[in-house]
Amino acid sequence: MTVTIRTADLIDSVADALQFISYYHPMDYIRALGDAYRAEQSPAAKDAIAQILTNSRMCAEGHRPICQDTGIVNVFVEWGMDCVLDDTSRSLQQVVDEGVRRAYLHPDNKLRASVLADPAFTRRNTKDNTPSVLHVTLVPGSKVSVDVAAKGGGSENKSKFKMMNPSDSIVDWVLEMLPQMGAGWCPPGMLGIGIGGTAEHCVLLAKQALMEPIDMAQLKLRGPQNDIEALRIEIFDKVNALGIGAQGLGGLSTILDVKIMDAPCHAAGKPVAMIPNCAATRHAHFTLDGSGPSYLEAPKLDEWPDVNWTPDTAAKRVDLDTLTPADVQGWKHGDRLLLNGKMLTGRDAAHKRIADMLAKGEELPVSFRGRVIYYVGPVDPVGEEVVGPAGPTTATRMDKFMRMMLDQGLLACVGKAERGPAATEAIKDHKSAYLMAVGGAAYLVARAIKGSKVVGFEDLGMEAIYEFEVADFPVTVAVDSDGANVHTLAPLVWRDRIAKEGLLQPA
Ligand SMILES: O=C(O)C[C@H](O)C(=O)O
Repeated sequence: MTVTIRTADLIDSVADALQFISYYHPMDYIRALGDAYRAEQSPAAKDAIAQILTNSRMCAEGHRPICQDTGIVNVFVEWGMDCVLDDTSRSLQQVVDEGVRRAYLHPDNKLRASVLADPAFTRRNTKDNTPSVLHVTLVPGSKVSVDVAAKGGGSENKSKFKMMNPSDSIVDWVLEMLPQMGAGWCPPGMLGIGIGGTAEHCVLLAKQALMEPIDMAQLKLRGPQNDIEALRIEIFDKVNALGIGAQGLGGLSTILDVKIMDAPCHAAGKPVAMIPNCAATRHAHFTLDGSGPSYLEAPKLDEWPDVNWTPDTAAKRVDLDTLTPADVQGWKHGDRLLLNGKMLTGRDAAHKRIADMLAKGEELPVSFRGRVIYYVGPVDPVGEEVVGPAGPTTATRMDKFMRMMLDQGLLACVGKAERGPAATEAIKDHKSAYLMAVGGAAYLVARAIKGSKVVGFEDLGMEAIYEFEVADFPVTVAVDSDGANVHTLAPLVWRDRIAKEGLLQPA
């Protein structure tokens, strides 16, 4: 019997799911992160997890995005072959994208448009976050089953793929990749691993694996029942033993689960792909059977762990409006600071344009002399907000511009994740500093932003240069003026402690 699926129902369901996942973490993630918080012994990592948990609850209450990066939409559809759409004038891609458009332009909870067309050249923002990345499989049956995810750019950037030789070790490869992935993927999160198939199939399996719920604690409790489950546990324990920790600050929880999907492959090889999912884990599942749209049920707020992060009262207050090079040189790696006053913003597109303008001898729209820059692309404000969620973006991508910006007189910068050797060297040479805010705590962090105006490159949208006025904006000194780098030092300390003291996340 043919089942008619109304196009309007599919659009409504996609839009509802995307709004839902923008502010509700999946409860399996919150439970696992709560366990990780209780087990964590590294103070810096515990503080980062506390910020992520507090932020998550605030977003659930306020219906605002858990991260300023509201992702690129991935949709997996299993279309039952008894089903037909009532309106055949649009492709399924167009119908799904209409749901994406409605979700991202929702006036009460506007999400960030992060998708750029013409990626190799003009990189034009499509302004409504379309198109989505759609995968469709035809299956027997009379239902349409949909997985919707909004995947953050920082974690997607750390995806890895290798055509292995049949005898190569998957565990060795994962352990080689993890330290190279740094903290830009905002751990603690999940690893999705695809094994087998062909090159493109393997990567798809890794992404699909991330749609599964976190159940490592249950798996460990009952014990593995097949080789894949044993491999998941082995990778989970060995990755966490690396000591990378939340936000790369050193600690016990780097990953909360490992999900593996496999498919038969050619005798000549063993394709392997790995895609991490960040702290802003966002995915939901719904089915349509012709009876109407599917709306997801809100979780109960009392299911969040009772963690209420507040700024560290022992942290040093910094006045950005009177900041001097001597002040910056007084900061030591690991110091907690609360920033007050005005700072500029800028991320990938602004840095590229600054470099192009300087090369042509053109005057910049704003002077960076004596200023601090925050690497961020905020969500637009709604209602009374000054700015929407505005957590840090990955500073590592700005490494290639670090010396150029310091030559402009920049005093310090704020972002997330590690800095590479060249940027660390430039920071040391200029007696500057790199400060780290927590990725995945964007709504919480935005509470510290009291004023916001665009001061340059307005056409770049969220990538424009803003001037933020902040009050007690929480950061940690991640690279100090001597070049001491927290992201290099701390994981080594925790790897050692885990090995010597047998510490491990208890999942
Ligand atoms: O785009 C952003 O705001 C952040 C990005 O997801 C990142 O993690 O670097």
